Amino acid sequence: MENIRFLDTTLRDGEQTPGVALTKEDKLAIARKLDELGVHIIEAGSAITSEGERESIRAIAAEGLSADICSYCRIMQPDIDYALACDVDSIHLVAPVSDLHIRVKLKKDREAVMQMAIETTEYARDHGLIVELSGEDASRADLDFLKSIYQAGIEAGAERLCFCDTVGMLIPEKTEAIFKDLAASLKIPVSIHCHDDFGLGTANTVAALRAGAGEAHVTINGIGERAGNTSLEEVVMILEWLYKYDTGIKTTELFKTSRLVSRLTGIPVAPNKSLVGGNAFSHEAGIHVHGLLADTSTYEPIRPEILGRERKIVMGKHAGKSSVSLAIKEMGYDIQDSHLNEILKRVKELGDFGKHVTDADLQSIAETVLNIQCNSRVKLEDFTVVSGNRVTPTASVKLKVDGQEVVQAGIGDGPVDATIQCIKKAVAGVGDIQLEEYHVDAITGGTDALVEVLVKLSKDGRMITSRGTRTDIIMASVEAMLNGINRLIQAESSDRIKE
Ligand SMILES: CC(=O)SCCNC(=O)CCNC(=O)[C@H](O)C(C)(C)COP(=O)(O)OP(=O)(O)OC[C@H]1O[C@@H](n2cnc3c(N)ncnc32)[C@H](O)[C@@H]1OP(=O)(O)O
Ligand SMILES: CC(=O)C(=O)O
Repeated sequence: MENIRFLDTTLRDGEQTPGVALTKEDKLAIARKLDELGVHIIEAGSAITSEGERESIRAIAAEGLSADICSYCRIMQPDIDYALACDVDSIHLVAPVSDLHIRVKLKKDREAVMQMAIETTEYARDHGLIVELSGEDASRADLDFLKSIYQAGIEAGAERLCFCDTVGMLIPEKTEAIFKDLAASLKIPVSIHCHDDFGLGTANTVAALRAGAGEAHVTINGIGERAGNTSLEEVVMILEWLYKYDTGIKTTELFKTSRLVSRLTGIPVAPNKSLVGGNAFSHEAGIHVHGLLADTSTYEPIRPEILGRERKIVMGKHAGKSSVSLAIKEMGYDIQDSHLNEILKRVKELGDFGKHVTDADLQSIAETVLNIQCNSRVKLEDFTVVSGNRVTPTASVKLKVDGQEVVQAGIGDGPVDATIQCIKKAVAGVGDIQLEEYHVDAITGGTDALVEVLVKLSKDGRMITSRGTRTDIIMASVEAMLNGINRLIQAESSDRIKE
């Protein structure tokens, strides 16, 4: 493997994920981050799609990024004219190559497609564009026809070629054989563009790169049409760590990029997604935490910092003494073995009831067992929320903070958001408390279900999770927030006392 390049298509194929539509500002933010990561080519969109899409592509092309900015085009002159109007560096010029696509979709024959591919390649080259000529549905195409279209493309001026496994039908062995054949037959290396319909996108991409592909088409978090595309983070980390190949990608920015794309597209990352999933560096099992304390490589293939992440130890029914003792010590308490056994027993009891064990739960258990008093500095007096289809959700909250009454009102994206904004404003005097995560679960079915709200709050680098459980989602949110805020400020005071 040498000189591997990455074409990131988060902004084109990734945006084709059903339900995703990015604004110009969203696309610019993602493009800047991809450039910071060090991807070589950013496929910024399909210029033919709409005026808004063209404005976004134009804005990205005008950013002066190091990456080559590319637009998807069909083998049609209007698509190329629109790409030219966006001032892109290159086009991903896509010719359907399987007989299925040629006959059923285009209602043409191989000769016509060959002619269209040649003419549009020449047209784009004559207008100063770099052309990546791509075979759509190449994995179901006749390989000889595919090679002849690539050859004609090279003669017409294409500088890059691409093989699309459009509906994810490749397997690694077949990929390897095809790419060895292409490498032996063509003067320039072919790129690989895979879809994940059978979960083989990454495996096929890596197989192609090892067999001579020069460029991988990828997306952040593997988003894309249907089951998605090959994910950038997986290919990069596999090449770096399992094949010892230096990709040049800034891996410490991968996690932040993943979260940025998830937030802007509204597509959550599965907790168990490799490398960037919420649980990829979280540990609950006592045997694992015990091992990690001796050497993190016992239960982690790489250090989380390599991806710009942190390790998380989670409490629950699988916890052991090592993890409980670590968490309690981090909370600033000194404990003896007898206390530790009792705390662990209570943690497991909570777990057996099917409960998440939050930091606040653990702290409260520890305080009970160690017989420590916890005084809530922030107490709820009352709150009011107004919401409906014709009003802006508005909330007012009255709290007692260190015995002083504080009243705040505010608006939000919904009643819960409005209430949380008020609480944050009301406690601003005790410090800058950030809401990092908010999850809600209905514990029982029905509209009168018990609702569990889990929040993750941070203050000055310290993070805490807490829970509120009520039948009313707003009350559960208020409870989780106030519980967490009190625990955070109490943990800070314990630190001060220790110092
Ligand atoms: C595998 C992939 O990811 S391909 C990329 C998919 N991306 C997109 O579809 C981008 C967004 N698409 C759009 O905005 C619209 O579909 C447009 C503007 C491209 C076309 O819109 P319309 O003119 O209304 O056509 P429509 O969407 O109904 O059909 C697609 C047309 O493109 C043709 N076509 C499809 N792929 C190609 C191709 N690679 N080269 C040439 N023509 C193509 C189809 O045969 C069809 O032609 P027809 O209208 O003459 O039958
Ligand atoms: C072009 C493209 O995105 C595909 O064939 O999957």
